[in-house]
Amino acid sequence: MNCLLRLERITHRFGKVLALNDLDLAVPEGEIYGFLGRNGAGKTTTLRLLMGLNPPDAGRIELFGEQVKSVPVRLKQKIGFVPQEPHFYPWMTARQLGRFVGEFYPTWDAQEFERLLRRLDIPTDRKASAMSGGTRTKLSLALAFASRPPLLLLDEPTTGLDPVARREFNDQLIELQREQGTTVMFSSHLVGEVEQVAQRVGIIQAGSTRFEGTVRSLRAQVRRIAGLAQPFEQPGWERVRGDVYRAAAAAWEGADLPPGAEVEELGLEDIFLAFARTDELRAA
Ligand SMILES: Nc1ncnc2c1ncn2[C@@H]1O[C@H](COP(=O)(O)OP(=O)(O)OP(=O)(O)O)[C@@H](O)[C@H]1O
Repeated sequence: MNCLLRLERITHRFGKVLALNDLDLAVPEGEIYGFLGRNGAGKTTTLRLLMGLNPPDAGRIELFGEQVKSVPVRLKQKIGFVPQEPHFYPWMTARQLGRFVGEFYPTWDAQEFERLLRRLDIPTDRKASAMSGGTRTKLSLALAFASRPPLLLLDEPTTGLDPVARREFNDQLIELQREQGTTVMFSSHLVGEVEQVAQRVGIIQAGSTRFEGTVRSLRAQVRRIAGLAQPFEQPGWERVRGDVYRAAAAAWEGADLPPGAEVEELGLEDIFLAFARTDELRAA
């Protein structure tokens, strides 16, 4: 697996808050990587680190095959970013914003930007202040893809969009990613959308990676006990019935299945809940 980005044992503190705690992740080239975590798990801190805004306290960053302590400007120019809430100069139109942003990127493709505006149905001469939230988010995507970045980071880009606009945005992201062959890291706390867009997921919890792999391999590893032929009392398997999440998490921990157990696959949402529940139990 050829990875465009690798983080190893990254630690980042804000004063006493340990935001990233030995975080490891690897993003394969040319794929969409879903970066999934609850509020406060450390997603934004990780993405800001990749934008060169939060240099890590410890750990190793490998980006585009280079090992760096923090991300220098020449590498930042190869990274596109779509934030949670785009901030544009409100008096600028989409076209003016294109000219403005284009100045920062040596690889800016003005023709591609015009094509993206048409493709995403963004009015070229309307001021940003008069655009809907959905249009502003699409404009952010057009601005990011117009510099043809090899790596695109999106930080919970669909927050605030209704389900139709969210689906439309994600479909357009998938199409553009395929056209340009971009490597994408897409952060979200919405399991359904990560399942829709990503081939590979990283689940981050309290600043550490809890799981990383394909959606398929995650499903194969974490299962729910649907039925049991006989009672089963062993560590990690207390209350198999009536407490699905503890059972699912026990399956994840690699425990052998009890004799006669019937298993069923879980959706990504249940797996995510299972991880959250197990970690709460461990912390209690
Ligand atoms: N500037 C800061 N000062 C102090 N603590 C911070 C700062 N930024 C983030 N944190 C803390 O670091 C941890 C990780 O926050 P982060 O914003 O990276 O999480 P997140 O996964 O992006 O959450 P969300 O989904 O809510 O955006 C949290 O405990 C947060 O309170």
